[in-house]
Amino acid sequence: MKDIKHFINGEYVGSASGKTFDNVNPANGRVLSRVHEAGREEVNAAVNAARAAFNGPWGRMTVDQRTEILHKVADGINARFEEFLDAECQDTGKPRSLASHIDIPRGAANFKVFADLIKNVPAESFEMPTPDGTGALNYGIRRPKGVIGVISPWNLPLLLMTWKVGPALACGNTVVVKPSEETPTTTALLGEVMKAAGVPDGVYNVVHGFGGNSAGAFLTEHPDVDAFTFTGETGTGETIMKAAAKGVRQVSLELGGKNAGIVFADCDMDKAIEGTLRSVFANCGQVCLGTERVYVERSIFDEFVARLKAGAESLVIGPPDDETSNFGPLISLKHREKVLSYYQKAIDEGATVITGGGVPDMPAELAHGAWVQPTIWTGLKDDSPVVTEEIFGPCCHIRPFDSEAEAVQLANSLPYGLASAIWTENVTRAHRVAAQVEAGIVWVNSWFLRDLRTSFGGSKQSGIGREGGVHSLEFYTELKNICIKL
Ligand SMILES: NC(=O)c1ccc[n+]([C@@H]2O[C@H](COP(=O)([O-])OP(=O)(O)OC[C@H]3O[C@@H](n4cnc5c(N)ncnc54)[C@H](O)[C@@H]3O)[C@@H](O)[C@H]2O)c1
Ligand SMILES: O=C/C=C/C=C(\O)C(=O)O
Repeated sequence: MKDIKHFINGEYVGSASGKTFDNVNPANGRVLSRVHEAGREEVNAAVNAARAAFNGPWGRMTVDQRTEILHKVADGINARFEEFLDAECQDTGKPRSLASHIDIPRGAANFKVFADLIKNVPAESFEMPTPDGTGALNYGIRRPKGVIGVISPWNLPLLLMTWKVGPALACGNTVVVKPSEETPTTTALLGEVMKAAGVPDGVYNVVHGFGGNSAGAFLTEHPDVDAFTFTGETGTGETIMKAAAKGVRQVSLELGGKNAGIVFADCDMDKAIEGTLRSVFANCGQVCLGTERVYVERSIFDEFVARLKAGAESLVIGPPDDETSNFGPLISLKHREKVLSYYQKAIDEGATVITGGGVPDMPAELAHGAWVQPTIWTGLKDDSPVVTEEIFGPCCHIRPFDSEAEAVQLANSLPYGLASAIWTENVTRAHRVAAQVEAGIVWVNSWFLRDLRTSFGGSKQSGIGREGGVHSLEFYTELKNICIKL
């Protein structure tokens, strides 16, 4: 049985306590590996290593030297693409077709994009008049923040971890990463790629474990971490924000959502169905940007429901090593219990189950996997927990609306504000509605189209801050203004 160890100061090390936990393949319930659980001792060693590297070789490198190494990291991921793909699919159960097009390519892209950005981002400067007439020149310079705590979730493990580590390192910081306990492998494997690319020891550190009273909490409580970037549930974000407040550390929070799709009668129905199908069911519905509420203009409601039902029922449920599979399991049996509790709640509240609502029959070798049926409901009240709470599974509720104003009011009716998808061929309406929807990211006639130079983040209880492009600089650097009297 392979052990997954911490990566601290350029070496793989076990936990002093000897404590480990199982890493399980959610497609079949089999144990893949034993993962070392970090105690305060390992977290402290990782933070100390990151501090030493920050004050040492990495902090002294030029931007060109750093970016050259980060490009080598990206090349290293691509050179070991199949290893990363196998690891990600075994940890998550997600289809290879998905991970090979999204998760792993973005792992490399997240280093390339920010390495290129940091070399080309301009600094600000202002000339100012002074009473004595000689004037003064102001200019801004950016400096890395220091040691960044990175805490990442299990749904897109490599993508979401590197979405933080890429810009953090490009800006000259060092990191201590705590990946999800559900998906440790690709984060651990990246340590080998970092070392081979010439990243100095201590720049990239990984500690494994859980959240509360484990590695996650030990990291956020560590006084020598300068800032935290977190992706995960809103409740966890609140907890991390409280811990970061001690010592006044900044946080970047990418949190939960209950995203709305808005489908107008003037949409291109083929596009709307294809896009909504992906946004509801991709990654077994475990995408924060996904759609769990669909609002459809009444005149096309029946046709839309029928076509989305047909699309859901055409999904091929199966394990990653079945190349025809495009619908995998949930991340764990524990998460499946949560999702199935909402499936039951929908039935208890009298929903019309258009399709799904339970657990599919799977062959014996997959019987212990976290499988659920893709599910669509109609007929629930707007205040049903199924319609207002994040389920994070392959399901959506569809509701008709009669006016644009009603659709916008419904979309904005929850305390979340992460993402939305609007389907209309009326350009004026598209701009008008997109501007009114309370979300950090709004797609029109598309979903999950990602330009990494754009801002990314949630409003309301879906997050704090924006990452992506130059927006990442605001979090991963300290901006200093220097005023020179002329
Ligand atoms: N906004 C986004 O970009 C985005 C992206 C992906 C997932 N998410 C959200 O993430 C959630 C699913 O991921 P998850 O189940 O891994 O989330 P989670 O909050 O349970 O865990 C996320 C990470 O936080 C750690 N953690 C948990 N409690 C902690 C604590 N007290 N202190 C420190 N660390 C702690 C976990 O170990 C894990 O590594 C969903 O709510 C989803 O919406 C948001
Ligand atoms: O599950 C949430 C997906 C987040 C995706 C990104 O952060 C991204 O595309 O950069």
